[in-house]
Amino acid sequence: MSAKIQQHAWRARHPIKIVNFCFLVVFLCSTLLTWREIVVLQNGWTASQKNRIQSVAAALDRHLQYSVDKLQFYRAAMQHALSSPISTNRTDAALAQFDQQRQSGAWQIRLDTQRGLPVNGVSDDRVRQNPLLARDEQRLENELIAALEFGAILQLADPQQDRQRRTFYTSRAGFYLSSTPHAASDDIATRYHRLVTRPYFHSHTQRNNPDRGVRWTHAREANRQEDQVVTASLPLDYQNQWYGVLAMDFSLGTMNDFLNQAMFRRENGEILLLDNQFQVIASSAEPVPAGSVFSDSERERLTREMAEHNEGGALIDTRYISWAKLNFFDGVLIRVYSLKQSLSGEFGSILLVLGLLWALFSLMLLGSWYVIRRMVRNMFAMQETLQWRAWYDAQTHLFNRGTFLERARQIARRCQQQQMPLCVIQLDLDHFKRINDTWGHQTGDKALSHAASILRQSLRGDDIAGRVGGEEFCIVLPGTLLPEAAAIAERIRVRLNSKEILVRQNTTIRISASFGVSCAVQEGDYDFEHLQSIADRRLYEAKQAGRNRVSSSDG
Ligand SMILES: Nc1nc2c(ncn2[C@@H]2O[C@H](COP(=O)(O)OP(=O)(O)OP(=O)(O)O)[C@@H](O)[C@H]2O)c(=O)[nH]1
Repeated sequence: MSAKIQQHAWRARHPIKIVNFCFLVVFLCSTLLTWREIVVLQNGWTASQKNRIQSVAAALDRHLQYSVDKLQFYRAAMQHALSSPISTNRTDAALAQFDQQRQSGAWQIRLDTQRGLPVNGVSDDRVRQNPLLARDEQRLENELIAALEFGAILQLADPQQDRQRRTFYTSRAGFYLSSTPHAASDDIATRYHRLVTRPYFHSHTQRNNPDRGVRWTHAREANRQEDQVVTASLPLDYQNQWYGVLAMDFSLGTMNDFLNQAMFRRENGEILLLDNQFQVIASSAEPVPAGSVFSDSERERLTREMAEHNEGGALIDTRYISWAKLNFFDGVLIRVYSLKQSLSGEFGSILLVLGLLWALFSLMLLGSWYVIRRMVRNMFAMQETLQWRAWYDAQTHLFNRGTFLERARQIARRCQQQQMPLCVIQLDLDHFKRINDTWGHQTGDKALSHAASILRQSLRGDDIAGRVGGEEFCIVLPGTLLPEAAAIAERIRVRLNSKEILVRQNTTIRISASFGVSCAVQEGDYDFEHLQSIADRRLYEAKQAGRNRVSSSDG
């Protein structure tokens, strides 16, 4: 009996598991889908980051290339002037002027006050003090004339358009020429000293620049504001001799402006120009961050990544760094995007909407899962109740007549097949009508429930009992012989009769029943209906004999 109920309960639980499984699958699919969307979105975002930095790098490269081209043009002009020096009254006058002044601490000569820029120089002594400098008399005059000629060209340059702050030539022979001329009274010696001690100048020794190409330098430690520049420089060589350096200074302000203009309006993040030591040279942000914006470990990681790719991106802690190396600058352009910035931008808004949609969908899914689960559970509880009602008698909780007869027949068949004894006990409560009439139907019902509970307690594992009439019950006892069955019936009779039922306050009654017992072995027949009719006949005999007794034989 309990096995059946358990099996039924499992059937009831099984659909709940299916419901749980289905909802779990839907939840996982929606989560997976949202996650995929975020990944696609993120890929799109990182691609756009890389594209942005590449386009800025390309623009900066174009700009730098223009400056490099100009420097090369100036070098070609100087080399041409060195190869075929001109000699005019004015050049002769300028050289004579130089000869007069060369021993003085500082001097300035020019071809013409209207045309050409002045050449500024220091004394022979000063030149001798610096091992990088040399005033070779063989080359000196030609170089001075070439420099004066170059001054005429340089005067025509438009520094506004070129973005360079100034273009200049620093000679190893103790003089210089600049696109931003100054008066002769200014401190020429100090200026020249600064020019030849800056990193750009050193970078063009034979050892530092064996391929004699362009060098980009940044005077990071420069104390003076005007020395905070990025310098593009090119050595001037002629007939295997290093004459000096042609250079262009770009103020950091100009570089900052360039990067700032490269940013779209309302665009988050910042673009930084870093040197090869990862030190910030220029930035689109105000104020420009000083020094390095990366820790040592971050720098190491970026160096590793940049060694493999010229452009790319990497998520470093909470910052996304996209980079593009520059073709004409020994450094890298990077775009820094913090997590906060990315979340406050378009990407963050879409991400937020996606997250909210996922949360909303998950909540709705959870709600519908709860409702459907309850519905399924209720449905199965109802089905279980209906099933129970179809099998059992609601009042006594014993099998109802139909179920009992079906089960009893099955047991009888099984006993016959297995050659097992089988007994049937038929019992009927005595004078039940009187109980109803005297104490009312409720008391009658109570008496029925009481009798049924005693029956249930008296049964063994394989025995079954059912209510087969109003106050009539039947018990089937497989594997039981007649004397044993009669003893069981007697035990039930005694129990029934010995217990008092409370019908009113201070009033109890006792009930009794009459029993008829039949046995398949005695009758030589396993037909249940036949055995029941014999037990019924004996029950009638017990009633006739005075009730409250067991009859297990005829007559
Ligand atoms: N309270 C109650 N009474 C029932 C129920 N089913 C049948 N009865 C009553 O049981 C009584 C049976 O009466 P009888 O068949 O005359 O038998 P009896 O009064 O027990 O007399 P004997 O069987 O001869 O001892 C009837 O009055 C039925 O109405 C029930 O479910 N509840």
